[in-house]
Amino acid sequence: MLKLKNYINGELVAPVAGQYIGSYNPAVGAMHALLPDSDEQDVELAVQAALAAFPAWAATAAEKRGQLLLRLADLIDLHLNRLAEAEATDTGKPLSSAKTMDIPRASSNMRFYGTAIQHFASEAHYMAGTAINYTVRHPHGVVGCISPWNLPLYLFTWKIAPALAAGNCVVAKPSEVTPLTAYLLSELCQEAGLPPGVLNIVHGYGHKVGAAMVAHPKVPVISFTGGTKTGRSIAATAAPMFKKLSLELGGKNPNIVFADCNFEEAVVTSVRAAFANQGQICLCGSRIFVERSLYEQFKAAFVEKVNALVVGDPLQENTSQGAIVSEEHLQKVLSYIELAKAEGGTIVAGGEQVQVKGRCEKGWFVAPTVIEGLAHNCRTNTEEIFGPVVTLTPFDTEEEVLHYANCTDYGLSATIWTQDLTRAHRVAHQVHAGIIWVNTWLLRDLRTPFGGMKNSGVGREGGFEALRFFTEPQNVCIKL
Ligand SMILES: NC(=O)C1=CN([C@@H]2O[C@H](COP(=O)(O)OP(=O)(O)OC[C@H]3O[C@@H](n4cnc5c(N)ncnc54)[C@H](O)[C@@H]3O)[C@@H](O)[C@H]2O)C=CC1
Ligand SMILES: O=C(O)/C=C/C=C(\O)C(=O)O
Repeated sequence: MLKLKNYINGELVAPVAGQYIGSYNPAVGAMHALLPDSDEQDVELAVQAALAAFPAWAATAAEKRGQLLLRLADLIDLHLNRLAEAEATDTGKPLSSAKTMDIPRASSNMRFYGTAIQHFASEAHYMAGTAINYTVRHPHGVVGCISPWNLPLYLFTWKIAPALAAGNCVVAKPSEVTPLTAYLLSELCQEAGLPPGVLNIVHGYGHKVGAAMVAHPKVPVISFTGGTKTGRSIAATAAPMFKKLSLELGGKNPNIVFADCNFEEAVVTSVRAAFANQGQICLCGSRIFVERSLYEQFKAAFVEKVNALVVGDPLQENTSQGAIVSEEHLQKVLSYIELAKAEGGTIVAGGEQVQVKGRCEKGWFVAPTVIEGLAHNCRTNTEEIFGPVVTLTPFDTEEEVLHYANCTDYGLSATIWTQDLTRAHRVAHQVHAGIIWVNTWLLRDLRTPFGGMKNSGVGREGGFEALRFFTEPQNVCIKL
């Protein structure tokens, strides 16, 4: 069985304690690899390697650092098939999604920040006749990047690329649930000639490796994507140490459909927004609010399309819905479907576990599920399920739907469907969310600020925001 290693100081090494964790293929419900069950000893080695590498990496010209990221982007593209197969095996997502979404985005992240760093300029402020200020942005030193299982290489690279481009050395921890592509990336880092210690990848549990990174006094910056509960515990450790934090957390995103929408586009994209990656994206539109005059027509078309989604073997071309990432997560998703029924909801599509025939008969699959008849403020409609479950709710007025949209503790993203531009602006500005899409969903421009309000996070990633996060500004004021 494949035995993964940590990547520390440029070498692939076994964990100090010699312990391993099983990694499962959720589509077949069986173990397919072992990953290091690392602990604080491995984190210490990684931090020491990163500290040693930092002075030379920080002194390396931005152009040279950028070139190394561009080389990594090329290598990711070159190994697209192998990486996509690994991602599909680890997550249970359709191979076609891994090939067209996850892995291409990973190379885009590298390419984007390999280039962006060349354009990241210092600010200067002139005080007429008195002084000139210029602001230098220094890398922090060693930064910690902790990423989740839903979009493994996509989100891992989304963090490490700006951190490295800005001149930091990185200790990174992929999710223990989906470690494979980060491991393969460490091999590509060796091939690309990344200097030893610049990037270190420590595999293992969050409560051991992640917690040790967050508590480490020589890691002053943490970038985290994952559940809100975990984000809260990271913040509790980091706050008294005055660490700089970027937290990208959960979402319970409203998808607001007005009667004047482009109907066909609204239906097709709402299905994608609800069920892409089996609903396991923090941006998924998991609460659909439809203007009452359109409600029945929308419901019929939506349910028809949902019933046509193919739940099946991730390796088959026609599969649109793969497996749920783990047995534990499957149970969580199923428990929310039961909760929805107990809260008075009616299942209008799906609503149960699916047994896929053949190779995947022991896999963890859930039918894409649509529920109606729930109160806007019940638990099903306010807690993050993070699975293929969506609710439908009618509304009568703009004021009412804004109340529904804003009634959760989350504030990550929202989509608004209307042909009325004035209404689109008006509603967009009143929804409490960091990312608003009008007549689209998950249309990403990597230059834009990405992140959430309220319990969806702290800070923003993307574009120059991430380069600002991963640098410490220092102002120099010169009297004229
Ligand atoms: N991107 C998102 O918004 C994600 C949201 N979630 C939500 O969170 C729920 C729980 O999923 P989990 O897999 O448990 O996510 P999680 O938040 O525990 O995992 C994310 C990452 O944090 C690490 N981690 C866990 N505990 C840590 C700690 N104490 N200190 C530092 N790092 C730690 C994990 O090992 C993983 O690398 C999901 O059901 C879903 O609702 C989960 C994954 C991604
Ligand atoms: O940057 C993106 O395009 C998507 C990010 C998605 C997440 O952060 C998530 O699902 O956790």
